[in-house]
Amino acid sequence: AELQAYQTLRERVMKAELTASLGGNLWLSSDEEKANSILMNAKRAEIAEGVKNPEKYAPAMHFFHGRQYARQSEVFRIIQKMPKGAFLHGHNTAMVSSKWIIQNLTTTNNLYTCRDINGVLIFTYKANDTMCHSEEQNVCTERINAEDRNQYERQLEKHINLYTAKPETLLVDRKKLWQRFENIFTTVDRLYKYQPTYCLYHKRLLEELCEDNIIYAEIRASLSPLYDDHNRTYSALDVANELERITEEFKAKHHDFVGLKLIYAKRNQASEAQMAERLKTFKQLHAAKPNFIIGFDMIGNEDSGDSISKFLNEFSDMPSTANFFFHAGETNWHGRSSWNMMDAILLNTKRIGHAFALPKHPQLWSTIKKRNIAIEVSPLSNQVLGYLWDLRNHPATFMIAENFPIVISADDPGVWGAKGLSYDFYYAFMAMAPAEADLRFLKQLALNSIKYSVLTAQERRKINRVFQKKWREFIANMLNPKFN
Ligand SMILES: O=c1[nH]cnc2c1ncn2[C@@H]1O[C@H](CO)[C@@H](O)[C@H]1O
Repeated sequence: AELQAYQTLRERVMKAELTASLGGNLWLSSDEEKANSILMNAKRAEIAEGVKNPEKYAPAMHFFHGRQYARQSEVFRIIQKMPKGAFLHGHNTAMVSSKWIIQNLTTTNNLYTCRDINGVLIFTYKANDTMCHSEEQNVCTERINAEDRNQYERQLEKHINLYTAKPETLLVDRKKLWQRFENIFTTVDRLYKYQPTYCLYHKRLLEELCEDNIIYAEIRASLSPLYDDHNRTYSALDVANELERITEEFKAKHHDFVGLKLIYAKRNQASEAQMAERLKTFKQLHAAKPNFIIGFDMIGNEDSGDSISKFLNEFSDMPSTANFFFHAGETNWHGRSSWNMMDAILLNTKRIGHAFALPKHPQLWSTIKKRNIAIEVSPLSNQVLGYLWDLRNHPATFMIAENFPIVISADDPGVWGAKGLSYDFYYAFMAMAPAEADLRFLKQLALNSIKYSVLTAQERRKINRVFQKKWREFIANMLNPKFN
């Protein structure tokens, strides 16, 4: 009898934890329950297999080692088909698959490569580009002359993807890793600043979102000037207009796509005067397009960049209709850059990018919950950029257990061979959530992404309607034996 009481208590504790965790008190319909058992059978089988063969268990591996196994996973395939709602933390220039870029954006005959002063490969459309410190090579000619066209393209792709077969070597020097990461943006800078290429790139960006069952996105973009063949330069507002036009054209063809909005994102290394200038530009952009350019953020390595607190003056008079979406606490430090989370909150940020250091700052927890400040968690980004090795140790395990307002995002999926949100959702579900977490957890993540989006009442009605429809289809498909 004593043993039985012990067992009862045990079960009660476990159940209490699961109920208090993210998605724990979501109610499932009977069809959803049936779909849930299919999902959970796959999940349990995968975990059991992983315990036997940990060397093939993706959730406990670095993504570069694990992704081949993730792709074969039944759970992953279900997640791919699942409607995931909104993509809320991504950098436009790093969101499209590197492979697609090489195959589709480097085939025009006026494209060249060269090396810049640091030896970084640069794409350029200009003959005698002043950035070049080596001879320019015509990409088309090189491709034709290559013995193996695929091999040539794989070689090019290496310059815009962080992949390495030995990711452990990246962790030795995180500063160097960030340098490699930033070099990618240098490599593609001039390629994307050519207006026709910029447009093709962003069309593809929307397609990749749709292919991953995402219906809405808020992306970070710097809106740097573009150029074209007619000597026209595009101002930040012109660039925003291009993006808006591309989005509208896309929506006309994809009726279920709800939209795209922009967060104006600028480097976190600047003088106060430079930052004041950026805020001024932001305010003009926001005044011109209040429902499209919705907020401001700072980007770049937080540990080496300037802190939010350096710019308190500059950040002091945000228009009431605009929001901050600060990156903060993307660091392994306790103190130093992790205080950015405090400043982001004091400045009334709408959401926080990463907040990787959040468990270290108990004073911030209650405010985040009370004010519903969503944390944008990007598991694979944190792993690939070297903040941790094993995603089962991700600090968001704490946020999940405590049901913090979190969303899962993907940051820069194109740069590490992910696509959309599915890989990050898979790792969140398999590595970060409790083993017992089920469809409620995944559905709650999708619902959170919608809840913490910045939408008008009308847009909100549409996104709810589309999401519910897609969710019903997803469940019906799962229960249909032909689903595979
Ligand atoms: O995780 C991140 N934290 C901070 N900045 C980032 C992250 N991912 C990308 N970028 C920044 O976005 C720019 C491209 O638009 C990159 O130059 C990089 O600095």
